[in-house]
Amino acid sequence: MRSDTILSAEISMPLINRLAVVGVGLIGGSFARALREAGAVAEIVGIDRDRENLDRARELGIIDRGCVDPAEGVRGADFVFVAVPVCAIAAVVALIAPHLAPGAVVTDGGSVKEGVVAECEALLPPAVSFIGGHPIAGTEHSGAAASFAALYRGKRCIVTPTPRSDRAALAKVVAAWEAAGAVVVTMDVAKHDRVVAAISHLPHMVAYALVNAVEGYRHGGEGLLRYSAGGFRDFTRIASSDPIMWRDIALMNKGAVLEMMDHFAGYFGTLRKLVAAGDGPGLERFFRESKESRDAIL
Ligand SMILES: NC(=O)c1ccc[n+]([C@@H]2O[C@H](COP(=O)([O-])OP(=O)(O)OC[C@H]3O[C@@H](n4cnc5c(N)ncnc54)[C@H](O)[C@@H]3O)[C@@H](O)[C@H]2O)c1
Ligand SMILES: O=C(O)C(=O)C[C@]1(C(=O)O)C=C[C@@H](O)C=C1
Repeated sequence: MRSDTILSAEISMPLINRLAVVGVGLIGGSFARALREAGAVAEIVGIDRDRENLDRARELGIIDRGCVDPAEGVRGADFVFVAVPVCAIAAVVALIAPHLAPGAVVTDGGSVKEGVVAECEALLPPAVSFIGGHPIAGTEHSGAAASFAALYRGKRCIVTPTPRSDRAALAKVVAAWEAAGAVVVTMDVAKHDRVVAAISHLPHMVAYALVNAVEGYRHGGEGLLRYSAGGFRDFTRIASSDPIMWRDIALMNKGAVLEMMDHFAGYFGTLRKLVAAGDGPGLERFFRESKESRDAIL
């Protein structure tokens, strides 16, 4: 989205006086680093249930101070970024809701939006706004030490306003992501969940299943994975991602993920038939179509 029109009149610098980041991992830590680097924030408080991770975030200068208690950590914050696994987001928002300053803006970085946004909007008092967000950027690594300021640079961030969204809060969230270097697009929550089921959740399901399938295959002898080279490693990098994060995504986006898995199974079935039939022209057509589509996104 070109958000200049929303932003021009309403945003002054620093954009955020006190940023509270709940979950100072890859996504929360990178957001904090990027905003600090952009000069868009005066003070950053990190909140995380993992004390060692908080200490590391402090040592690395990602946060100014750390706190394990979310209620205490968000006091006085004008902007709260919740970056915990998706099934934990609403529980965090419920905990912090009574302690937020009037006018505070709460947003998240979760990979699923429809359920999260509906729950969080309902939990907050009228003087506090929730705006859902999701940066389409990441790595297979977790924790504060894995975060880096450039993670969002030039990457899309999907922001999902609803009819209940406050215009000024939306503008502030858009401005924060732009300060972090992201290209913001807005999308309806349900569309978001279907889009990411296709371009992110399905590939992770396939990668996790592929690694287990090859590891569990016994006809070529045990430990086949040690022979893997570029193809297998490139394809399955994302199967090294955090199991808790992906458990939660599969649970929260069940409908769209199942739809995509079934859709994929249809294509895999077609390919299987072509292999079984020894259909050379059919196989070539199948691979050519795929190569053309893949080449076009490079
Ligand atoms: N990793 C990615 O590539 C990626 C990309 C985009 C969005 N996301 C989303 O961002 C969110 C965070 O993912 P991440 O990769 O930064 O994970 P992460 O594991 O690197 O960081 C999450 C942090 O949250 C803390 N935490 C977990 N539950 C908590 C709770 N209830 N209260 C307080 N702290 C808690 C953990 O200790 C951890 O430090 C998830 O919702 C994920 O779906 C991840
Ligand atoms: O590059 C990676 O490691 C990622 O998996 C990042 C990735 C994805 O592209 O699927 C993973 C989950 C997100 O919600 C957004 C981005």
